[in-house]
Amino acid sequence: MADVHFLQAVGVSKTYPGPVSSGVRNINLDIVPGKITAIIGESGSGKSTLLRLLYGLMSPDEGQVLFKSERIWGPEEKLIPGHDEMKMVTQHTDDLNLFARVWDNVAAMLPSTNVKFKEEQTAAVLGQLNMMELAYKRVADLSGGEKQRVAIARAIITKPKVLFMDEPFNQVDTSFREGLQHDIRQIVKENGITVVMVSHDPAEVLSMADELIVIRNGEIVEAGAPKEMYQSPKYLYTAELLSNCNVLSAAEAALCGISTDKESVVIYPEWIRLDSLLKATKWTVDQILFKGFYEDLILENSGVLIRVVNGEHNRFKPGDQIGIKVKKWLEY
Ligand SMILES: Nc1ncnc2c1ncn2[C@@H]1O[C@H](COP(=O)(O)OP(=O)(O)OP(=O)(O)O)[C@@H](O)[C@H]1O
Repeated sequence: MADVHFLQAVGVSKTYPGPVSSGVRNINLDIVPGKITAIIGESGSGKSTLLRLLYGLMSPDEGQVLFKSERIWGPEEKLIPGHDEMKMVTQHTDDLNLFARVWDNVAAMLPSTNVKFKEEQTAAVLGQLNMMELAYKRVADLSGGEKQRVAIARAIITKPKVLFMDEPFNQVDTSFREGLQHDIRQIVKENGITVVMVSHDPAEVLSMADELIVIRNGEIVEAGAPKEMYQSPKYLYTAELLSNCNVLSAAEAALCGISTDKESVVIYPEWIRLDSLLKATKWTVDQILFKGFYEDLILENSGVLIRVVNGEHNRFKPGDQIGIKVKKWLEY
């Protein structure tokens, strides 16, 4: 929790009308200024609803959202919904001017009439996001991922106090994605922008976020630093959100040499050591999934399948018998 309240939700609930309980319930959180906070949760858990409540696009049924101790106004109280010191980028890019150039779309976000200042700022943001080669293209001619990058540049140039990002990179090529994530991290740190983001991509949240908030069925169940949460998630739900992990019953875990009285055992694929010489139980290589610089081996034993990361290509082939040693596991 932050010492000084910056952006805060106090007992916030929002229920949508309908037979099934949906929305968010009793949310209490303190967003740490200058940090990147990522909200993660399964589909329909309430991530976007929470972002919309924090930005003021929606009013809570109960509780309050406060920004620097002042209540955030809801859409019925403001002509233009959303807090003036905040910006939101979503996977939709509807507010771009399709027939104007990228440069003009970005520059238009600055209210200043000082032409030189506008030019300098626009060039700086497009440069920082490696987008100068797109500057003179019409937005209508851009790909979906390029449009998302323009939307991000438009938000960043205004230097908002808080930037909300709801799946902002989902159409951006993998090749650009990592660079873009790094650039955004750099820019927000340099400008002291606080980011609250929602993403389905574990690699993205783990590499970008300083803080993680886990939401399930509209409630916050866990919060903390990415590294610690990845290493020891409080819930199986969190482990499954953060890793493509092996989830085994106690009986299945016994095949890996693990004895437990708990219901489930979680083993991350990188926690399993492979050794053809090990005298441990033999597993059979069922499939080899090529992943580029590493491969995933799917191993089988008595009808149970587990996924293991292997960094040494061509070491094993389907049908090989190998021993495994589990270095670490989690019990739930
Ligand atoms: N306008 C609405 N009217 C009725 N129900 C809604 C509305 N918006 C969202 N919901 C419901 O509220 C729940 C939470 O939705 P929300 O979009 O916040 O989830 P999410 O975690 O962002 O999901 P996803 O990851 O799939 O985008 C879902 O069950 C959804 O169907």
